[in-house]
Amino acid sequence: MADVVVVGAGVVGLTSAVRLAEAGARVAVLTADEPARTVSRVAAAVWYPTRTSPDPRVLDWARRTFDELAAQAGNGVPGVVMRPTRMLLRAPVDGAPWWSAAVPDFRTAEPPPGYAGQWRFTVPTVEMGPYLDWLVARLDQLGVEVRRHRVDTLTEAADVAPVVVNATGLAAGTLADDPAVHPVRGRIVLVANPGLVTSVRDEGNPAGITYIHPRSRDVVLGGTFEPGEAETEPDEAVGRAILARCVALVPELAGAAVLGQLAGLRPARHGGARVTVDAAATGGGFRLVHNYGHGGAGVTLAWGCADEVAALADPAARVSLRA
Ligand SMILES: Cc1cc2nc3c(=O)[nH]c(=O)nc-3n(C[C@H](O)[C@H](O)[C@H](O)COP(=O)(O)OP(=O)(O)OC[C@H]3O[C@@H](n4cnc5c(N)ncnc54)[C@H](O)[C@@H]3O)c2cc1C
Repeated sequence: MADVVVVGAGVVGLTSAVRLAEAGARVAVLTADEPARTVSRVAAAVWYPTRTSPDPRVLDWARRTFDELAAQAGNGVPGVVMRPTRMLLRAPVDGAPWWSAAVPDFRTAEPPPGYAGQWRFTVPTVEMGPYLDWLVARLDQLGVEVRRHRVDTLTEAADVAPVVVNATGLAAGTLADDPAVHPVRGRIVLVANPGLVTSVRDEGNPAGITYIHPRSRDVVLGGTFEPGEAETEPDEAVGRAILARCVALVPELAGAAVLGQLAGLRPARHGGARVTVDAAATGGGFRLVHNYGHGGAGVTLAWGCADEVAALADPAARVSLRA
C-alpha cells in the first residue's frame, strides 16, 4: 500500500510525485499514457505564465518554479537551460508586468521599428523529451514506479492509497466533474536550428500569436491559441502560416529544414488552475487533492504547485481546506 497515489504522468503529475517522495511519502503513479505521449511532451516549455491571472498564489507558483528550473539548469539537468528572450509589444504598456517579480534580469529596451515596446529577460526553457525522461528516472531513484493504468474514477485510485492526487490535465473535466475545464489547442512547427540562441515573442501579432524558441538542435515556432478546438491532426496551411510569421520576425530562419508539426490541447480552466483539497470527496474515506487546469502554463507553474500538493496531501499539515 502506498501513502499517496498520483494519477497522471505529465509534468504536473511527475513533479508532484517527486516532491511527495522527497518528503518521505510512499508514492505510486498511475497514468493512462506514457509520459512521452502526454500534452506535456508537446509543450514549447518556456517559463512564461501565459494567460494566467496576477493572483499572488500564481506568482508564488511561478516564482518557485523559476527558481527550481534555474537551479536545475545550473546543475546540468537534461533539457533545462536559461534562455535570453526578446518580447516585442504592439501597444504601449505602463510599467512592468506582474510576473516580472519572479524574473531577476527583467528590463525594458528600445523597440525595433514597427513595435511600441520591448521587454528583455532570461528564463528557463525545457526540452520536454529529455526532461520527462529525467523526471521518471528521478522517481525511480526515489523508489517510485510510474505504472500504465487508466482509472475510470478517482475513487478507483483510492484502492491504491488513502490520498489521491488528481493530475489528469484535460481529463479532470470528466474525472472531477468540472465544467470549467476546456481544451485550448496549440500548434507548433519544428525546424532545424540555424544557430539561434535567443527566444523572440510577438504575442500581439494580429495575424496570430508568434514565438520562436531555440532548443539544442531544433527551434520551436509557434503558434496558435484556439479555445474549444480539440482536433490535433496536422494542418499544412496553418503550419505554413506559422513558418511565414516566424521567418518575417527572424529572417535567419528562412530555409531552415522543417522537421514536423505538432499539436496539443492545453488543459485550460476558467478561473485558473485548481490546486486544492476536495472537501466534498473526503467523506468518501480518502483525501483528494486536485492539481489540474494549468492551461498554457503547466511547465511554468509545475514545481510551485508540486510544493503545495506535498503540503495539502499531508492531512497533518496545517493548511486551510480551500474548495
Ligand atoms: C503547443 C503548446 C505549447 C505549450 N507551451 C508551453 C510553454 O511554453 N510553457 C508552459 O509552461 N506550458 C506550455 N504549454 C502548456 C503545457 O503543455 C501544459 O500546461 C502541461 O503540459 C499540462 O500538464 P499536465 O501534467 O497537467 O497534463 P498532461 O501532460 O496532459 O498529462 C495528463 C496526464 O493524466 C493522465 N490521465 C488522463 N486521464 C487519465 C485516467 N483516466 N487515468 C489515468 N491517467 C490519466 C494522462 O495519461 C497524462 O499522463 C504548451 C502546450 C502546448 C499544447
